[in-house]
Amino acid sequence: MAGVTENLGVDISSRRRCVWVNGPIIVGSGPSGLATAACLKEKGVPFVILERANCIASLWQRHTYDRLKLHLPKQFCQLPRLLFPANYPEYPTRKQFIDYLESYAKHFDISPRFNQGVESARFDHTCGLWRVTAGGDRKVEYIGRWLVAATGENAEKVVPQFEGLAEFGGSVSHASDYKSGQEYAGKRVLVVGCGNSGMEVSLDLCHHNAFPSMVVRNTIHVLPREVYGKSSFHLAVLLMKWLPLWLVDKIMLILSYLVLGSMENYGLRRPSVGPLELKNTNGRTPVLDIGALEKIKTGQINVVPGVKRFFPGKVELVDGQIIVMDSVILATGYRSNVPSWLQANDFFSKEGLPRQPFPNSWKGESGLYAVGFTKKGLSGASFDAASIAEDISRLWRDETTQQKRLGTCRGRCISHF
Ligand SMILES: Cc1cc2nc3c(=O)[nH]c(=O)nc-3n(C[C@H](O)[C@H](O)[C@H](O)COP(=O)(O)OP(=O)(O)OC[C@H]3O[C@@H](n4cnc5c(N)ncnc54)[C@H](O)[C@@H]3O)c2cc1C
Ligand SMILES: NC(=O)C1=CN([C@@H]2O[C@H](COP(=O)(O)OP(=O)(O)OC[C@H]3O[C@@H](n4cnc5c(N)ncnc54)[C@H](OP(=O)(O)O)[C@@H]3O)[C@@H](O)[C@H]2O)C=CC1
Ligand SMILES: O=C(O)C(=O)Cc1c[nH]c2ccccc12
Repeated sequence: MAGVTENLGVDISSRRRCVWVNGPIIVGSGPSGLATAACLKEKGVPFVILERANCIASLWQRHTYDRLKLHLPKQFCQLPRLLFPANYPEYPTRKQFIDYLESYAKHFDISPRFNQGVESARFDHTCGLWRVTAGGDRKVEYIGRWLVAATGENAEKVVPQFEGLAEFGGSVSHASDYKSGQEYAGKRVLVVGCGNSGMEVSLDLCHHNAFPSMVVRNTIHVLPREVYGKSSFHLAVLLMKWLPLWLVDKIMLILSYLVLGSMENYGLRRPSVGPLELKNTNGRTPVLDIGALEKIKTGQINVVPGVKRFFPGKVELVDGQIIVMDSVILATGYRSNVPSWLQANDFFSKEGLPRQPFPNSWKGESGLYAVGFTKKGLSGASFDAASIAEDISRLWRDETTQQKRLGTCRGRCISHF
């Protein structure tokens, strides 16, 4: 079930190789692409996965730090059709999650094409096919009936521009390149951003005897990862079966107060909208605290307001304070890169997320699909993957039956290009 026919055509103008794909072209081999591929495999549908990196799950393998653990319990993070090994802890480590993904790919015999960064994908209305250009110096054009965007909500780092940062002089990096606090021992580090990355990087810096100051410019929800030994995420999921969202939010906030105490005294103000409602409407993930709040309370993490500008070796904050710093870590988040490669398409917004919210965000027009853009983490990706495979397998079977009946193969048409 190779699913591809190589060299069927060569585009004379650019001399790029054309590859016919008898099934969907999946862009990205993170958890979303792998989950979709596994569901398709199970249904006997061939596919090709194009991956820009030289490994699967590059976000997890290359851009996460050593001490990272999943922050949702394992049952919310496993992919369809293959459970985590039974001996995995409640919150698997980064290494365990990567091992699981590697064995997942092996189990379903999924072999992505590596170093195939997709630069452009467009629907050719003349022949009703997707034309996807990928690769580095030697471009390849993949042509097929269906396109699955699986490049993720975290495809590119967000790097805000700050006045004077170029003259700062100390090390400046993004949280996606942070591995451990070891190299920061004894250093004053400005961590810009207080999402889960900013909080966990600041905590890790404390563990390595660095002195983090964390920039909090806005309101923020912090929930304990666990309430009296039970995952607060799991608790919220259970409560949502019976209670309206606003009431679940109220309960979560009361429980947070009981477990964490008031945050206001430490420079952390809560938004007026509840944590789950904010996640649903705006995609902002609440911080699931694994110890940073305690370090904030003891002053080991110094909470500071927004950044005004940088000077050599210093930062000026919006309240006028100027503080000396050795290093800056930008924990300023990520964005989708779909708008940079998907041509002329209004299924995705200019931010690169489907305009339709969950659960209707997985299917577009003309054979376009999106997996893992639900703002619902890995469980959202698993949902999309199953829906997409179901839909494509039905269409693929119809098309294959029709081709057999007519004795034609759509792939042949590309030799005319
Ligand atoms: C630090 C961190 C921790 C997280 N922890 C959790 C958690 O505990 N639980 C949870 O549910 N979610 C978590 N998330 C959310 C996260 O989005 C998912 O875990 C998951 O990685 C999403 O999978 P994905 O395949 O959609 O995207 P990704 O994992 O980002 O994979 C996308 C793949 O597409 C490739 N790609 C991108 N652009 C192109 C292109 N143009 N051409 C070809 N390939 C391309 C990338 O190289 C990458 O391999 C976390 C996110 C981060 C950043
Ligand atoms: N253990 C785990 O499982 C972990 C999971 N994650 C997940 O990874 C994803 C990404 O998280 P994260 O990397 O934290 O990104 P987020 O987008 O969640 O957070 C970005 C942070 O940067 C701040 N920020 C952005 N620009 C500026 C600026 N110019 N000045 C000051 N602050 C700024 C934002 O503030 P503002 O709100 O004001 O815009 C926000 O606090 C999330 O889904 C998260 O849950 C991350 C780490 C660990
Ligand atoms: O870790 C993430 O970013 C996730 O998106 C996982 C997630 C999905 N729904 C949530 C609600 C509260 C906290 C995390 C998540």
